[in-house]
Amino acid sequence: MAIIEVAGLVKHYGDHTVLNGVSFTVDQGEIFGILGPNGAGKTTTVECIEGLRVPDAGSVRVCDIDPRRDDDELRQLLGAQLQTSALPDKLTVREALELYSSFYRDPADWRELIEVLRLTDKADAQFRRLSGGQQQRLSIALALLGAPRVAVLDELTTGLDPQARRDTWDLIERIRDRGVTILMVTHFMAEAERLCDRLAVIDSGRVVALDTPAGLVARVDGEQRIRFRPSAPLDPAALTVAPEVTTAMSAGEQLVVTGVGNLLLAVTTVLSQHHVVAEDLRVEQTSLDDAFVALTGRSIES
Ligand SMILES: Nc1ncnc2c1ncn2[C@@H]1O[C@H](COP(=O)(O)OP(=O)(O)OP(=O)(O)O)[C@@H](O)[C@H]1O
Repeated sequence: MAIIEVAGLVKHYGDHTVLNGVSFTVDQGEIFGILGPNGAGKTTTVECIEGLRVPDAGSVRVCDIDPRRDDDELRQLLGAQLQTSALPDKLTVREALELYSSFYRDPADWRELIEVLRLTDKADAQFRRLSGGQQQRLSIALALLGAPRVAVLDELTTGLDPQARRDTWDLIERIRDRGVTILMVTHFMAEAERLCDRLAVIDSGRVVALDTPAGLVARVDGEQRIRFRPSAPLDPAALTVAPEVTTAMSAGEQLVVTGVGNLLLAVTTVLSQHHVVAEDLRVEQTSLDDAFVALTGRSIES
C-alpha cells in the first residue's frame, strides 16, 4: 500500500526549473531513498512532501492527506529530522525531548526512545556537550517523538565517522522493524545500498530511475572495470582502439578501463603491443556508483 504518493511535481524558482515532473510512491514499511547530485532537487522534493514548500504543479499525498491542506494532521503522522544546528546549545537532551513531546497529541515515550538510541546516560547533558553522532541520534529521536507512521531523514549520516554511520544504519533498520516507513535523502552509495529497499535517482529535477539498488546495478551489468598500474607510461587513448573498451582514464599512477566482452584479453593485448605490463591489476564488480554514473553521466561525488 502506498503511504506517500508524489505525482508530477513541478517547482520553479524564478526561471530556474528545480522540479520537472517528479513522480514516485513509497510503500508502507519500506525504506525509500532519494539519491542525486548536488542541486538535483532532492530537498525541494522532500520539503514538498513535508508541506514546507508549495509546488507549482503536481500533487502530494501522505497517508491520504494533502500536506498543504491539513498541516496539523500531517504533523501527527510524519516525523521530519530536525537540522541539529537548530537546537539551542544549553538545552539538555531531556529538555529538548520534553519540549518536543508537548507538540504531539499522543507522543511516544521519550525515555524508551533514548534507550533505543543509546542516549539514556546523556539525558542531562547539554546539547553542545554531545558528540556529532549523539547530536544526530537526538535529531532522529526528535523526528520519532510523535510516533509517526513516516519518518523523513535528510542527509542522515553526513559528517559522521564510519562507526557512527554504521551504528545509525543499524538504528534505522530497527526503526523500520517497528513499523515506521522511512523516506531518506542520501549522498552515500554505501548507505543507499545497505538500507534502501527502493531508490529514486533524481537528476536535474527529474526521476531518471526508480528501482531496487540491485535492479539499478543490473542495468549496467555487462560493463566491467579494470584497474592497474602500467609498468611504463601509456596514453590511455591507446587502449580505446580496442572495440571492447568503452573508456580509459588515468587515475593517479593507475589506469582505469571500462568496457564489455572479453575486456581483460583486449587490454592485455594492447598492453603487450606497447611492451607495457599491467601491475596490481584488479577486475572490479559493477557497483551502485557505476549505475549512478551510467544514469546521470557523472559521479555523485562531483
Ligand atoms: N529558496 C530557493 N530559492 C531559489 N533557489 C532555490 C531555493 N531553494 C533551492 N533552490 C535551488 O534549487 C535547486 C535544487 O535545490 P535542492 O536543495 O532541492 O537540491 P538538492 O538535490 O537537495 O541538493 P543538495 O544535495 O546540494 O542538498 C538548487 O539549484 C538550489 O540552488
